[in-house]
Amino acid sequence: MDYNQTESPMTPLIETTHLSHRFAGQPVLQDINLRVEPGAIYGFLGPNGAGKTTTLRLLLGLLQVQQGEARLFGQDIRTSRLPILKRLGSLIEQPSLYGHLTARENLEVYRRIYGADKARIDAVLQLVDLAGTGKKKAKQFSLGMKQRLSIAIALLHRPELLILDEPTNGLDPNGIIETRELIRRLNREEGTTIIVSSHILAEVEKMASHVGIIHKGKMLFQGTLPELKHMQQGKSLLQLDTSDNEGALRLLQSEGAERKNGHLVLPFTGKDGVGRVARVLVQNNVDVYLLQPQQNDLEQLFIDITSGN
Ligand SMILES: Nc1ncnc2c1ncn2[C@@H]1O[C@H](COP(=O)(O)OP(=O)(O)OP(=O)(O)O)[C@@H](O)[C@H]1O
Repeated sequence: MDYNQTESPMTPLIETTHLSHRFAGQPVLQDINLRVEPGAIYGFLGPNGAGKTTTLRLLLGLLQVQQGEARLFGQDIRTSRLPILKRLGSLIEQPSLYGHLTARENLEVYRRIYGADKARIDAVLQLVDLAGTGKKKAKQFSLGMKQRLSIAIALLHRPELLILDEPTNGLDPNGIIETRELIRRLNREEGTTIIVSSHILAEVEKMASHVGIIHKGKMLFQGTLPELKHMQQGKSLLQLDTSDNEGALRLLQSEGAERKNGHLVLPFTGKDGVGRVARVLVQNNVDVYLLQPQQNDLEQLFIDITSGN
């Protein structure tokens, strides 16, 4: 009996516990507890240098785990690297594409290495929307097409889990949309669980079911996208401009008014709160020029979460 084999339908496909990592003594990951459930599109979000690539490299066994644990499919990457790798596909460093070969020929090369069946080539070409590229050589492909061909290669052996490191980096807006659509399609149609890193929240927001936010090697948030949005709602602000902002600040102190980025703001508590604020100001002869909920989008929340840490 292999006690390393602890998979059940509830087992997360990825689970790290207290994963930490140092480069030359410098901590770059601290106590990362990442959890990716089957069926998820997990957006692994963080500014440049946050530690995303390092985490993904540890998951793939490309870096040796120094501290903590990384389990995929319930198995420890240190002791079960090969069986784990057989079940996942990844795009972390660009695979070598053969520029003088077509998409199909490139796939044929890798199909032989992976031992996948021939019919799979047509299936992945369809999946990544490169079936119509015919005799066109890979070197003539746009960056987005090359990226999709790389993903097609990662899909040849029908992985249950796909690990993508910043797959839209360097792509033009069209390429970004195509890659995003592909990720969603794979998840929907093939049931592939996907972890995709990015430093752009707006992008993650458009495709992820779950989000992990990492900053300076620490996980600052992990949860579903609705949970993240809920957090953002709690942080909504009401922006205010009046004929006497100093006076308004004094009058609304009990409402939590403050100056933020040059604006007068206070916590947005709904319609009743707006009415109350307007009444207080007007009753004290302060003219109201502007009273509006700030478009405090997720991007702002991301900045809030990752600032001051
Ligand atoms: N091989 C290495 N040797 C030393 N330091 C490294 C090495 N690889 C990464 N680092 C450092 O570790 C930190 C995390 O880097 P990492 O590449 O994991 O971040 P990231 O979130 O993927 O950012 P990016 O999007 O810029 O790649 C950075 O400070 C980086 O300089």
